Amino acid sequence: MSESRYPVGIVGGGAWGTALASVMAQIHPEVLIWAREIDVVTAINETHENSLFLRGLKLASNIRATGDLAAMEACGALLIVTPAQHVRATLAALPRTDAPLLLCAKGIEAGTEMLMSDIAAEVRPENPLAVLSGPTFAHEVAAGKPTAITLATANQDMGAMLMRLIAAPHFRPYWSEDVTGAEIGGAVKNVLAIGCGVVDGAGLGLNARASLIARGFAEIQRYGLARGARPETLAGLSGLGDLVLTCSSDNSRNFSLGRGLGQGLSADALLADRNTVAEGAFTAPVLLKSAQRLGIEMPIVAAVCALLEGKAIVGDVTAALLSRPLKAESW
Ligand SMILES: NC(=O)c1ccc[n+]([C@@H]2O[C@H](COP(=O)([O-])OP(=O)(O)OC[C@H]3O[C@@H](n4cnc5c(N)ncnc54)[C@H](O)[C@@H]3O)[C@@H](O)[C@H]2O)c1
Ligand SMILES: O=P(O)(O)OC[C@H](O)CO
Repeated sequence: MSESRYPVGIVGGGAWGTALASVMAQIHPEVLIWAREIDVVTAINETHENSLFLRGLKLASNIRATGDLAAMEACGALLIVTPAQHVRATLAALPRTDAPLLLCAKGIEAGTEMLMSDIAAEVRPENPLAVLSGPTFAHEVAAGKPTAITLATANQDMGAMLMRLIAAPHFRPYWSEDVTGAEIGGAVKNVLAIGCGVVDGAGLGLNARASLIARGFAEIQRYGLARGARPETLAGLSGLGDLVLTCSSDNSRNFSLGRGLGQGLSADALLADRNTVAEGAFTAPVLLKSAQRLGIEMPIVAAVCALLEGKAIVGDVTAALLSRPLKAESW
């Protein structure tokens, strides 16, 4: 990694990019963040806040914001924190750099079924790649609450170097060489979190939620193994850990979208009403298509898709899930 003015740069000024900037500002002299919205750039530089995406947080004055992607050339490593469906275009627009790219979006690209690391390998073959994923609500990380996260990269030396670069007193990365596993856990749990929100919104009870988490985890395992993930990664922070977090709290945008669906509202209405991203809504259809192509059964994911598309109501999908053929409990 070359000597740079900013050891770490953040590409994406949403809630997660801002929270990560906040952690990095505790351990590095200066942090540069690129935001798409000029109002966000101005607010970070002038009033040290990002009230559009992370309200109530005073940001450190050593965080500088820019609206110019070319400025990210001055960063030694780049955390890529745009929503998954915009990662390709953002990576393509980055200036030429040899900086390692830490991919932080959780999703699968519509149309291509590609994971973020597949996209980055295609668009930025010259850059070392890593994935950062785990149970990390942005507002908690920004507030300094203890957090552990998976940093996945195939090369162990690169993993050790990147862990040293981002580890902070309350922010503890664990290295994994299983990039695919780390990405699949993070992408699929968003869809299952919508399902858990539906259970909550429709008042189906805590037994149903626990069953959805456990059988949803079986779907993560089936799909992950088919794509080459390791079972232990899927059972780790970036898989089971994040599944439990997002399936348990209305703080999750995916869970709260599901809760609205469970209350009988339409996905279109719910999504039109927010400026924040619920990645599961974009991942669900491409995930189902990918699973069908691979011959993997994902009935809970299929149920979430049907609800998102308005093709079924909660009572129908619940009855369909409960009346599937009886079978042994396994993956
Ligand atoms: N918020 C969290 O707690 C959290 C934690 C871990 C991972 N993530 C992941 O981080 C990613 C970013 O989520 P977030 O919570 O920071 O977003 P957010 O919902 O807070 O904000 C939306 C973001 O989308 C960006 N955006 C909208 N249109 C865009 C475009 N055309 N090109 C590039 N960017 C565009 C906006 O500028 C903004 O940064 C997601 O994949 C999410 O799953 C979020
Ligand atoms: O608010 P959500 O549902 O996007 O979840 C945020 C993070 O992914 C939690 O780890």
